[in-house]
Amino acid sequence: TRSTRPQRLLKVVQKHATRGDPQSVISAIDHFCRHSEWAMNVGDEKGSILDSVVSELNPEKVLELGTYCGYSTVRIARLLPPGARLITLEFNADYAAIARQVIAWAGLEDKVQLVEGASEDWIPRMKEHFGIETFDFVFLDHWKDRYLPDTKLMEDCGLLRKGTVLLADNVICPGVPDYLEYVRNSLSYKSYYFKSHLEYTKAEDGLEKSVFLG
Ligand SMILES: CCNc1ncnc2c1ncn2[C@@H]1O[C@H](/C=C/CNC(=O)c2cc(-c3ccc(F)cc3)cc(O)c2O)[C@@H](O)[C@H]1O
Ligand SMILES: [Mg+2]
Repeated sequence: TRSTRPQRLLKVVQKHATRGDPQSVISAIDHFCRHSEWAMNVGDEKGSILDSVVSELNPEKVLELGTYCGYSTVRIARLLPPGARLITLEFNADYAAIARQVIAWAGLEDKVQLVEGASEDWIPRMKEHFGIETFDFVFLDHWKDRYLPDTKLMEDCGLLRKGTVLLADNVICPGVPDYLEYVRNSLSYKSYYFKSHLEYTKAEDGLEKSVFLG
């Protein structure tokens, strides 16, 4: 039977990227998705904005919702200081298996904990299972109708502290209207829109950076 797109993406990484070189993994995926098969990675243009937000914040504890093939996991983890930890949640077993191999090829497995499971099941267990009190940075890139409920769940679980940064992908395309309305109108957030383009296309998209005010 025909391979899946994530399987073909992993093959491209293993063929064209250098083991232990995260930038070569990122470049291999971007080239494949721009010239061969589009895939829903945050991509190079929005990825540069993600890089600048992470570099400026220098977070110790990071949560990613929706690993997919691990492209943004690699982008974030490559910038983290020694001792920093990234927990990424992915509930599709096939995607999780691909992502583990992409993350390993980049040589970043020591900084990344990929948890195979649903965000709503694991967000409430961050304290007792991972010893995480609060996160410094959260990247939201999973099902778009889950950004808002999961943000409220993180608030209720006390996982956000004064200054925690939420960065949400796809706030224009496919769009997350309920989430945007919430973070832009809530007195608990200061929100900024970074205009960009949908990965590998000319369509408008953007990232929303929301700082939790406590
Ligand atoms: C149930 C909620 N909890 C979850 N917990 C853990 N993992 C989850 C969860 N939801 C979804 N996931 C995983 O996250 C990933 C889902 C991502 C959804 N993303 C999109 O739909 C998306 C879609 C587009 C897009 C844009 C324009 C188009 F024409 C077509 C597609 C672009 C993007 O950048 C996207 O991120 C998958 O790997 C899925 O298995
Ligand atoms: Mg996305």
